[in-house]
Amino acid sequence: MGTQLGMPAVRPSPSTPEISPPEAAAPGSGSTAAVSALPSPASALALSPADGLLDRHGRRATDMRLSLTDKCNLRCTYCMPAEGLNWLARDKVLARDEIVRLVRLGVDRLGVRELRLTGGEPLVRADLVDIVAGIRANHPELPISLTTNGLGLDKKAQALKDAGLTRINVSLDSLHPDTFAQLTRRPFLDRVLRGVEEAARVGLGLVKINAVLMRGINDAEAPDLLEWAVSRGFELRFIEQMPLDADHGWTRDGMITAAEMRSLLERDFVLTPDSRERNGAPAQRWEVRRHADPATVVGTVGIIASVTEPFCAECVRTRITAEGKVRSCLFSHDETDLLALLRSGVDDDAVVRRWQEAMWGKPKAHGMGHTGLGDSDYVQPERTMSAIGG
Ligand SMILES: Nc1nc2c(ncn2[C@@H]2O[C@H](COP(=O)(O)OP(=O)(O)OP(=O)(O)O)[C@@H](O)[C@H]2O)c(=O)[nH]1
Ligand SMILES: C[S@@+](CC[C@H](N)C(=O)[O-])C[C@H]1O[C@@H](n2cnc3c(N)ncnc32)[C@H](O)[C@@H]1O
Ligand code: SF4
Ligand code: SF4
Repeated sequence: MGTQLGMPAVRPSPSTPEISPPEAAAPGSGSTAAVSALPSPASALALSPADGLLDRHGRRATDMRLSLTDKCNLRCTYCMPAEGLNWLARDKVLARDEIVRLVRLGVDRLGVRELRLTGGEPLVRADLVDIVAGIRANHPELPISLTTNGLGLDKKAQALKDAGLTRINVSLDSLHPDTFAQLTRRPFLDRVLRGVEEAARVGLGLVKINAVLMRGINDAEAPDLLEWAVSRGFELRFIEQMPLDADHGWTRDGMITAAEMRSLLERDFVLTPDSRERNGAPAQRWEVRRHADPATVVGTVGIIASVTEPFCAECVRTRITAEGKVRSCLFSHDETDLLALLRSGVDDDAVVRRWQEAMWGKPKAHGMGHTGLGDSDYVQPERTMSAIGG
């Protein structure tokens, strides 16, 4: 990875003697010692503009994940309650121009190098194409990707491509209509498949497919999903279920682990580690070969093992919710309101400063001082995945 804005490579912390050196957990290392004392406000004040979105553990966020809405037209069991949530009023959600400004500050002032638009379901926003076009006008080279459930994508894919969207990830947990409906509580499999095909046709590729594997529901389908994806040139990623559901139904023993995923896939395929740099990405990639033809790589599969093989030590993400709040970690319990600041009429410097301070306080891992989703001291955030922005 190169650097931007003349920033130095990641260094431990701003030069404040009271700050301890970086101590992020090694990936897959399980629990680690608790974080030492939180920095005083004076420590965060030592940040300079060139520090970008540096945190007190020595990581610098360059990957901005922006939620466009909390609304969704599916009700995936691992994400939303059946009855939906109390949707935010329109004036509580970032408007197009506010989004464009935040991205501009992230990219031009804070070293953001890639942008993901997510939700809720971003395609339910009527001004989505206009948002993408507004961002693209300021940043001709920025990779802009979208994570979506694919509903309505068949009608919007071309316009999104024309507006400057780079790539798309579509969530699809099953190719069986009944299983799809059981997981999403909606009978819309055909519509999602139409969306995926259209995204590929218009060139919103490499299309990636996200599948959360749920025990006894779609886990046995894993090899068939992979066969479907590789035969179409899509990159499938299997995701470990995380404790972010509204129903608090997650259990450590109930989830399908990355190790189980690999052994499920070995029924039909040989997996070997992909040698490409991971660069802080959640997915660990594997090359895929069929048993029948072990000499030929037919595609790549990703495994996103947030629970059993966490990657927090390499985390490069900063999140903004649909209400314009910074969440330094997916599992944070703190949020920093940038929208109120934007609407109070402050200048760019003040917004940049607040964003930096929010990221400086990023927890070490999983919203706390060590990795361990589901550990006795893990506290599930109040927001569900859809309301955070997955
Ligand atoms: N623990 C953890 N999991 C994450 C984080 N970001 C994404 N994920 C998981 O990764 C899944 C896929 O996220 P995507 O929105 O497709 O993004 P991505 O994998 O970063 O995307 P690409 O850059 O296209 O590979 C999400 O559903 C989450 O389960 C994160 O910051 N922390
Ligand atoms: C919250 S959704 C938002 C974007 C869009 N609605 C979609 O489904 O792609 C983003 C991703 O989060 C994943 N996700 C939701 N809840 C999850 C959970 N509890 N554990 C792991 N991944 C989850 C979904 O599978 C999806 O790939
Ligand atoms: S995972 Fe995406 S599509 Fe499913 S309920 Fe959550 S926000 Fe909606
Ligand atoms: S759980 Fe938090 S620290 Fe870990 S990878 Fe996700 S956002 Fe980063």
